[in-house]
Amino acid sequence: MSKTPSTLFDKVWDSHVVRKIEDGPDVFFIDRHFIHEVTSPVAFLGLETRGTGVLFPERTFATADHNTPTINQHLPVEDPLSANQLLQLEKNTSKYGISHWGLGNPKNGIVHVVGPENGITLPGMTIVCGDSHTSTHGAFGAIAFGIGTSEVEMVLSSQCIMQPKPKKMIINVNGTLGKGVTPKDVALYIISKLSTSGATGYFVEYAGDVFRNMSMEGRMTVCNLSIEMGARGGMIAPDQTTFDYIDGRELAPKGVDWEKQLAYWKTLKTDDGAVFDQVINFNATDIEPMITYGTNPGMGMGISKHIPKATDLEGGVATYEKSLDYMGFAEDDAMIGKKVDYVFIGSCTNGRIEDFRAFASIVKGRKKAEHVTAWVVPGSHIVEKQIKDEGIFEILTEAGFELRQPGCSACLAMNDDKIPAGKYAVSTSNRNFEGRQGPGSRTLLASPLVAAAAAVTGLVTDPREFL
Ligand SMILES: CC(C)[C@H](C(=O)O)[C@@H](O)C(=O)O
Ligand code: SF4
Repeated sequence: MSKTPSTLFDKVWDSHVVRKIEDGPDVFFIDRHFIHEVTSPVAFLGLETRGTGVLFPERTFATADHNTPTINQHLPVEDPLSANQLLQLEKNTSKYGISHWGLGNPKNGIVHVVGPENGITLPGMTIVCGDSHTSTHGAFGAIAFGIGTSEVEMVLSSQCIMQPKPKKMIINVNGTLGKGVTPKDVALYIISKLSTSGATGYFVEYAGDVFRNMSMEGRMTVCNLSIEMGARGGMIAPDQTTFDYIDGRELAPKGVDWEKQLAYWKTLKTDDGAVFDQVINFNATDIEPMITYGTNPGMGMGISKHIPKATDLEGGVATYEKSLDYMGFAEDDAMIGKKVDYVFIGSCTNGRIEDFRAFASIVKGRKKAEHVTAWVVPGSHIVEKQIKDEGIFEILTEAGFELRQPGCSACLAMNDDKIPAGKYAVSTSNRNFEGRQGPGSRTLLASPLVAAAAAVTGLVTDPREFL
C-alpha cells in the first residue's frame, strides 16, 4: 500500500514531535535556538530562579543586534539600557557555555542574517528565536518561528516547547517576474492581497516557478515577511539552490556527514496529492515594484498606482483614514513623486549582499539626492566584507553614501538611528507601524531598487526608469 502523500511541513513537524498530548499541543524538539540581547535576559533570570541549567548549550547561538550602534562599535555603548542588555548577553552566554557573537566579533550581525550565512540554519530543522522574524529561516525548508520569552526559557532548559500544530496554506506564484520586480515586491504583493491577518493560524509553504527561480537571499526575504500576513511561519522546499548556498559554510556539515544529510534533505518536499487547508494562487506578471502608503505592511500597492479609496477596501473606514492622516497622504494620491527625506537599506529583510548589489546597480554613476539622509546598513560583518570585496563600497562612496556597521538599526530604531517625527523614509525593512522607525516617523516599505531610486532622486520613483 502506498503511503498517504504528505506536505513538507508535516514531514518536518512530525519528525520533531517528542510527545503528543491528547487535545493539547505537541511537545516539540528544537534543533536550533537563536538568542539576542532583547528577549533573552528574562529567560536566563528564570533559569536562575528555578535553578535549572541549559540542556544543550551547543544548540543555542547568540548574537547582539537590536540595540547595537551602527557607528563606532569599538567604543563603549552609551545608552545604559542597551549597554546592560549587551552585558547580560555576554555574561549569560559565558556562564552556560553558549557561543556568542557580540559587538566587534567578525561573525556578528542580525540574528536572521548570521544564522544562514554561517551554515547553522539547515533544511528539515526546527528553529526558534525570541523574535518574530525567525520565519526567515524557513527559506531553507526548516520550520522556523518566533517564540516568547517564557518559551526561550523552556528551550534553554529542555530543548523543547509545546506547540499546537498550525493549519497549512500553500501560496503558488507562477510565471516570470517583470523587470525591477524583486522578492520583496512578491512578498509585499501577497500581503497586500491577503492582509496582515490573512494567514493567521497557518504555516505557509511558498511554491511555484517564482520561488524555484529565486536565490536563497530572495527566499529569505519572502519567508521573513510571512509573519506580516499573520502566518506562524513560511517555508520553501530545499533544492539545488539551497544545497549550493549551504555547501562550504563554516558550520555546515562536511564530508560523510554532508552526504548523509544531503540525502535526507532531498526527501524534503511536498508529495503530489498532499492536502492543504488553503490553496492560494497568484500570477507573477500581475506584480509590479511595490510601495506601502499606510501604517501596516498590508497597505501596499504597485508603485505606479494611486492610493486606494477607503470605500474600495474591506474594513474600517475610520482606521484607514487615521492611517492616511498619520502618513500625511490622501485617498487617490499618486505615490510617484512624493518627497522622501530618509532612505534605509538594511534589516533582516533586505540586509544581505544581493540587496546591496541591487541598490548599487541603480546608484552606480549617480549621486545621492542632497536632501536625503541615507543609512546603508549591512546585515552582518560578512555582508559588510562582501560589499567591500565586490567593489560596492566604492560605488556607494562615489555616489555620496556612507556604509555603517551591522545591526537592526532604523528597522526598529532601538539605537540612535531614528527617523525624526514627520519625516518620510523609504525603508527596505518589514514594518511600517506608527513610530516604528522613531516617534512620529513615516515609513514607506519597499525593495532595495525602490530605495535606491528614491535615494538618488529624493522622490518616490519607479525603479524601472533606471533599469
Ligand atoms: C525585539 C523583538 C522582540 C522584535 C520581534 O520580535 O520582532 C523585533 O525584532 C521586531 O522586529 O519588532
Ligand atoms: S532587523 Fe528589524 S525585523 Fe529584523 S530582527 Fe532586527 S528589528 Fe526585528
